[in-house]
Amino acid sequence: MLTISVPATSANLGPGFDSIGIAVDMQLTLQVIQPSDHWRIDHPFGEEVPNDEHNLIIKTALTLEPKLKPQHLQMTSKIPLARGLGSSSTAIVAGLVLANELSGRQRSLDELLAVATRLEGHPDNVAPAILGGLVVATYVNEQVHAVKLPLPNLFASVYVPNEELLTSASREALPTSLPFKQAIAGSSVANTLVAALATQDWGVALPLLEADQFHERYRAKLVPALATIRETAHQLGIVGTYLSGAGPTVLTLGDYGQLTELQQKLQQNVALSGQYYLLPVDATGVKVQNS
Ligand SMILES: Nc1ncnc2c1ncn2[C@@H]1O[C@H](COP(=O)(O)OP(=O)(O)O)[C@@H](O)[C@H]1O
Ligand SMILES: N[C@@H](CCOP(=O)(O)O)C(=O)O
Repeated sequence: MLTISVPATSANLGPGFDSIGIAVDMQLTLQVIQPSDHWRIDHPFGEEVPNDEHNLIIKTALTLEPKLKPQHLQMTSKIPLARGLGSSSTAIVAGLVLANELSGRQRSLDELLAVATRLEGHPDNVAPAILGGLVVATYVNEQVHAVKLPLPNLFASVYVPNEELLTSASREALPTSLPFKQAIAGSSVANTLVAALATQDWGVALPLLEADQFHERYRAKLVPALATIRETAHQLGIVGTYLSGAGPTVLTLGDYGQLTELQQKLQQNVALSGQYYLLPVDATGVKVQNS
């Protein structure tokens, strides 16, 4: 049986808007049960997500390989939809890898990354979903360049609010242009963050996760939990909190013990009644198993 698993991803890491992302150990798993006379996918998401060829996984597979024979598929996933943990990217990556495997074509991960980025529009979720770990990537003039940085020995405290926020809706809150001075400041923060992540200089990197100039200030009104969690973390001496992807999930990177303490404190706040996860980084990215 063919089994494909794809990790959730947290994009942006503050200043790395549309270009930095990290894979975390929360998986979508797709299994091919058997050939069928029509496409069908069983999944836990109810009516919100189609279970025929309109499903994003199947649609993506057919975009890559239009002549694929229909299959009965089963998907399990702990990754919440429209919460800023890259669920749409995991579906796109799962669909591309499914098409690659079923067709017997041997496309490289780089080729799949190029298609996935074109479909998603930005590489910051699909690149770590495919490659694992911490990835910096750019998509300009339809060219993707992705660099995997050394694996951070950090954990992620993940707060997932109960309400969905579609990435498209959260992008509507963004301005159409930035003042030159603000763009230069944003770029200098992002550049220095990348240097600090590459050299694992956490004393520099963790505060810079909180110094974004590109998107968080415009989205903050949609996600009041961001300011609350950042403030609570600061009271405990913890820095490294940012809006995960387009939100509404709020993520803090850091040491396991400190993050445990943070979550205990956050759980006392009735305004923060969503789900909590304390996750390691996923080092591997998409995995394929044939058994
Ligand atoms: N596993 C999945 N199977 C099918 N469709 C999915 C899956 N995961 C996400 N989607 C689609 O992607 C949408 C969420 O995408 P998006 O707004 O980009 O949020 P996210 O931050 O979770 O990526 C869902 O509402 C659903 O339509
Ligand atoms: N850079 C994008 C990332 C969207 O990630 P998602 O997990 O919310 O889909 C953005 O910030 O819009």
